[in-house]
Amino acid sequence: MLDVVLFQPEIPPNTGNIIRLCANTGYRLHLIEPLGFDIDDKRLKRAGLDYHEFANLKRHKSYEDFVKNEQPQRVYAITTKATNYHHNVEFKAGDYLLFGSETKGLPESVRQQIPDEDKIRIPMLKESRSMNLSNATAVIIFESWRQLGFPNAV
Ligand SMILES: C[S@@+](CC[C@H](N)C(=O)[O-])C[C@H]1O[C@@H](n2cnc3c(N)ncnc32)[C@H](O)[C@@H]1O
Repeated sequence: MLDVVLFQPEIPPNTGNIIRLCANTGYRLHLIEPLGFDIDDKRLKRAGLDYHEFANLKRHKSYEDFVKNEQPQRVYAITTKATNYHHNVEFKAGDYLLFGSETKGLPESVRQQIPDEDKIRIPMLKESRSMNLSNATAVIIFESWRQLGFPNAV
């Protein structure tokens, strides 16, 4: 399985949807603090989450703490500031998929730690600025899960 990492997410329903999606697919979820909401926020719970869906969720105080705690071999930065398309990447179990916050995206200080070939974008029409965070996460989760052959899916 792969790991999803949300950098300082701000909007509870987006994180709620992503918690559910990770529980649906067996992906683990990491939240990099500070969060723009309390983890007990009603708006997050409104995604219809069950207690067990929080089981695969870890929080980290900063991006540096995340790297120290997880020691990831490969982190893909999912960013509109990339030139490679997501479907040209060969995802592998153990990869980490890093997404930026809803208003600020991924800061330059984080992007510069990731090689350009590991920065990927989802195609959009020229005049588009960005997709919704939870939609972008769903696209990347399902492309990577498809490439692995949908392990454990029924
Ligand atoms: C609403 S977007 C952030 C917009 C922010 N103003 C920016 O310029 O990055 C939230 C996150 O969704 C992901 N995202 C949205 N659309 C994307 C796309 N077309 N390609 C890659 N990532 C995308 C990125 O991880 C982004 O940081």
